[in-house]
Amino acid sequence: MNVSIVGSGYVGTTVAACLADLGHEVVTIDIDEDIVDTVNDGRPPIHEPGLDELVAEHGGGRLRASTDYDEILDTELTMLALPTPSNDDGSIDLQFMEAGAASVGEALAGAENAATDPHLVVTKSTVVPNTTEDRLAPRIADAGLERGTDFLVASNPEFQREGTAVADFLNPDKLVFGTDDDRATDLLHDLYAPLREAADGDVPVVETGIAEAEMIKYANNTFLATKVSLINDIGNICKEFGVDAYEVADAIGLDDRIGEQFLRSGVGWGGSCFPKDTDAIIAAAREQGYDPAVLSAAVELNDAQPERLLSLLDDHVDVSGKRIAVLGLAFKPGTDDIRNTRAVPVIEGLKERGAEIVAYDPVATENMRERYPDIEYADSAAAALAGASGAVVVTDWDEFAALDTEFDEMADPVVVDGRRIIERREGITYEGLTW
Ligand SMILES: NC(=O)C1=CN([C@@H]2O[C@H](COP(=O)(O)OP(=O)(O)OC[C@H]3O[C@@H](n4cnc5c(N)ncnc54)[C@H](O)[C@@H]3O)[C@@H](O)[C@H]2O)C=CC1
Ligand SMILES: O=C(O)[C@H]1O[C@H](OP(=O)(O)OP(=O)(O)OC[C@H]2O[C@@H](n3ccc(=O)[nH]c3=O)[C@H](O)[C@@H]2O)[C@H](O)[C@@H](O)[C@@H]1O
Repeated sequence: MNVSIVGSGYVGTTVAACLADLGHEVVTIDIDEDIVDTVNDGRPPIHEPGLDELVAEHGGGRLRASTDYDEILDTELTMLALPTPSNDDGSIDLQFMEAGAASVGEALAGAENAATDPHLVVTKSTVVPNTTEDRLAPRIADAGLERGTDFLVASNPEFQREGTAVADFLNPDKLVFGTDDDRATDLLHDLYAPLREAADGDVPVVETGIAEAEMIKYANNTFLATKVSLINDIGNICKEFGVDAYEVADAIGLDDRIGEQFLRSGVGWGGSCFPKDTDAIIAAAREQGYDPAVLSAAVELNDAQPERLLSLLDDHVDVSGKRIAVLGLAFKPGTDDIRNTRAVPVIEGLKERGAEIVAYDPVATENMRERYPDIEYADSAAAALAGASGAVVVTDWDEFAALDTEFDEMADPVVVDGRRIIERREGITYEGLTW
């Protein structure tokens, strides 16, 4: 199939490269010329394991990039993989989606065969229920197009994670096709047929309505975020009783109804999606007159975990004027992404306390340096620990598990672990956040 994807960021580029690898002809459309040049040169615009190889193999060939929306005219369907950030009040900001939908409509309106060949426009981005219906389809139609004749719309949310995006896309737990027209459903089946054939096991397809598909994405993300907040709540209780929350989590995870994943308690969830998506669906629900109590509590608990980490440090060290090491800056291991990382509230809390911060991360240092140019950055965990009067662990990078004699170089070996990655050992004062 010939496919176009508007937005060549984390999702757009990963999906495009994987679809090209599965045999489709794919073009991404982005307003950023540097991104377009990078993809055409065979390099990915983002850091994601496995993506380099795919873009190197297909970039400039079955995978092309362009700034020209007219490229969609040679394709059967267009996915919108544009940003859906938050407004100041947490509600979803749809300006990029509406601009992209309008540009797609204008391009289609210029096509000679537009009236005879309905073009499918698929919402890939995460948007609150009814966005495709109420906000995007009308923008496409604004160009003088008729829905059903000139274009169709659908929702096909994406569940990939950063750090494992390629593997997640190629072997998804499910595909969700939200449509209101059999022609749209058929096109989505054609698009994913090679993926389902190549996948390791059966990939279930959920055929549903457009708004249901949009809501499934929020239910998925907020359920997982709330699961982590719940295990953090349970973990905080465990800590009060001197009980090991990880032993408790391992045991309850054996119950199939609970499941073993997303039970790692600690300093909380961050990233580009859990925080913004939770805020967006809470805001959207409130606009409808419903206040989601559990989701609000999940956010509140998540916001409080970094301060709990710091108060454990306070129990052992008066950090004012002291050198304190922050180990890990990325929102999770395997990425240089610092969007909504828990490291930010931790750094803020240390600054408020007057600590001298020395931070270390294997890949996210440069991103954090842009945000906090005034703190010290070490080249290794060992260098960060040397002379420090305390250390906090924010990201569970594997290399932190191997730290050992490096702690002997600390001025005062107090370690507060927000991710259970450091082994308790002789010679250090160790506090786990929930164990
Ligand atoms: N990052 C992730 O792992 C996941 C993200 N999502 C959702 O996917 C959507 C996209 O997220 P990301 O890929 O992370 O965003 P991103 O910010 O990495 O990429 C968006 C791209 O769109 C481009 N763009 C902006 N306006 C444009 C326009 N009018 N026309 C053409 N291009 C334009 C930007 O230059 C950028 O390259 C969001 O709704 C997000 O919630 C869903 C699943 C996973
Ligand atoms: O919509 C999205 O963008 C994506 O959001 C998450 O993916 P991602 O944010 O990349 O990373 P996760 O692995 O889900 O981790 C999110 C946060 O939760 C934290 N977490 C996760 C699991 C856990 O047990 N404990 C825990 O604290 C991580 O440290 C991280 O800060 C979802 O897992 C994806 O399915 C979804 O597509």
